[in-house]
Amino acid sequence: MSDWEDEPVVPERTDQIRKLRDNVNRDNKEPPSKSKEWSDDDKPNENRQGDGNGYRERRANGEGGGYRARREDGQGGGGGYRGRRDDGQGGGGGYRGRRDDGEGGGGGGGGYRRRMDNNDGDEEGGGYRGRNDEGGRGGGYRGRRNENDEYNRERGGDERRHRDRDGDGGDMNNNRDDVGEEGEKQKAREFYIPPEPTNDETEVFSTGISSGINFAKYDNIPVKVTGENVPPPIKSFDQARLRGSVLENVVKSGYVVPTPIQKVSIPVIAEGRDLMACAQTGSGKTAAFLLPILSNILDESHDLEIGKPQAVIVSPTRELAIQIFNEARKFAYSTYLKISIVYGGTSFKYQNECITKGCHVLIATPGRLLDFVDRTFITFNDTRFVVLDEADRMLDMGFSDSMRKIMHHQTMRAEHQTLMFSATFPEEIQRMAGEFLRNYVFVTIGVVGGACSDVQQTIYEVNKFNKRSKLMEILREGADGTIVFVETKRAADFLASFFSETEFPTTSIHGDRLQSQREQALRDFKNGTMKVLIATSVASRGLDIKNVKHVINYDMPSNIDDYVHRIGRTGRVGNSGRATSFFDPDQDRAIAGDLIKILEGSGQEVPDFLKEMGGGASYCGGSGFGGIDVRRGVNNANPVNLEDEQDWD
Ligand SMILES: Nc1ncnc2c1ncn2[C@@H]1O[C@H](COP(=O)(O)OP(=O)(O)OP(=O)(O)O)[C@@H](O)[C@H]1O
Repeated sequence: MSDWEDEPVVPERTDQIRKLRDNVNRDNKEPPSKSKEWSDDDKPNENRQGDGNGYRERRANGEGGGYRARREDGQGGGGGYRGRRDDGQGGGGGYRGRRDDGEGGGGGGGGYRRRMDNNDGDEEGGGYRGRNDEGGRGGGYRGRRNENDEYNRERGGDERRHRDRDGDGGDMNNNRDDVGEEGEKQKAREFYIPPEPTNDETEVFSTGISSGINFAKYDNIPVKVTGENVPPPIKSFDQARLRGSVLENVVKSGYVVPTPIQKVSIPVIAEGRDLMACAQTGSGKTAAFLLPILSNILDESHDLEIGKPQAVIVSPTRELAIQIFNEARKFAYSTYLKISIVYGGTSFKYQNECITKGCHVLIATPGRLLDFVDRTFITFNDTRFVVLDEADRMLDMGFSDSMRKIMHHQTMRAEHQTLMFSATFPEEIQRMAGEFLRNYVFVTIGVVGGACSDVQQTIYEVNKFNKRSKLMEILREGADGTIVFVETKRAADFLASFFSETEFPTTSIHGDRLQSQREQALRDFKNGTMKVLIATSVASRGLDIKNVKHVINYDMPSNIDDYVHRIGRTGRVGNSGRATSFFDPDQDRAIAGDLIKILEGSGQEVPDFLKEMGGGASYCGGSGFGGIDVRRGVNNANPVNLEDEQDWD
């Protein structure tokens, strides 16, 4: 159940927008109000209905913007701290009912609820859940609606809402109708067209983190490979048989030596094999699949047909999809390959225009992809590669039906390779591997589910009343490049607005922010305009941001996988990183055992208070997370020494 169930959300209407923009401009001219020492325990409802006090992010300009606490506009009677509607649009009031799914695409005011709705995950959560199994009216997705929407009318009205079952705000433009079946107000909407990606070579190649001093240690990571006739690993990119232009782009990216997952995966994919891979955070999985795919498409060029991508890469979250898109553009730089992306929270029409220019490689979030597929704008007739990235995360977010629908789609080309990447290998993923993959190679790099030892982990015992002052104390020692993870969107908004009033420029990312704001927040954090990023689990996986020096778990996550992924935002590709976690014995006792195992497994000190709590761990190293190949009759034995190719036979 979301913590935002009762949050007021208001229709977005142009006159309101105008009025509020005026207010935002006015707000910008005002000096920031003095910070108010709220306790962590402040009740959000009280705050929201407050008297206009509260916090305002300094750059409350609507874009990436800030937290508008002051509600002197008088609209909707809101006021005080307005966590979620931080876009400066629309007033308070309304009732959001059960639309706690982020931008989830459920039926109006009910029906749709994603499984992990309190975890924020990504608003795309739940994916295609047509089942009306959670007591909702309206079922999994709504039919066409909102044809008369003012927003659409302004644009000629041809962009009718169809539906949005992916939970990613995925209908035409994410401007869904505000009013649910009970007249409940829905969440914020926008007509979002993302900025054009750059073609400037320096910028294109500026993404990615330079490898750090511990990069060489990667070769000591235990690698296990199983399957029939596994192609031997490569030792260098020269052995990878990459197309000249792709190899050139690898060099321009500053890659000198492949990482272990790349050494193993590139030849496996190049040989036409299916792959199931589990590898630790920040170890270069993206290039591991992109390089052989792009090379292959260039090598065996097929005519490009509109709406028929030759490779489809599915990613659970929008930000991760954008990142993969940028990486693909980088490795395909100066080739004729067309790379496109479709993801929720943005204009469907705009994305459709992009893909009708043709795309060899399509990166997509599951729900939005299915939206295109169901409307037959995209088919898989020419699809030679399907990548399911972060497959376990997709599962957590309720995308298993979507994955199945994609993989078993009637248009799916019979001859295709499927590549699955997952940090963990739970039973359901094993089942899917058996279902989607054929005679696949199974690779694990490091301890499946284990933390990267390049991250120095510190655990403090802190109760909820002291967390904020402890955070302040830590930030005062150095705030640059800090991601602070919290469990709820409400907490993210609260902390972001609070710290925006301090000396630490702070922004936030979570599933209830508009897509434009999420992207702006990441841009601001990446370019250093904002030193601190407050995030929910939406940012826990896959994000590869330079200069993340410190990850702080203000709230411990409820499961250890999330912990590992969160701290994996730092200490990437051989760089050192630092993670600090606030452990509240009243809240976090259940995770103590798993945490101890993770700390021990990555060579970290276990604090005494945690040792005393101990016990009850479900985590048990590699096999506990399913780090073994479960297929019968498959050689399951030996770890592979990447330096010794003979072991591969
Ligand atoms: N061979 C290489 N040499 C140097 N840097 C590399 C190499 N391969 C990848 N990188 C860089 O390492 C960083 C992490 O890569 P990537 O995001 O693919 O990791 P990942 O395994 O997908 O991580 P996560 O599990 O967190 O999603 C990126 O910045 C990427 O540019």
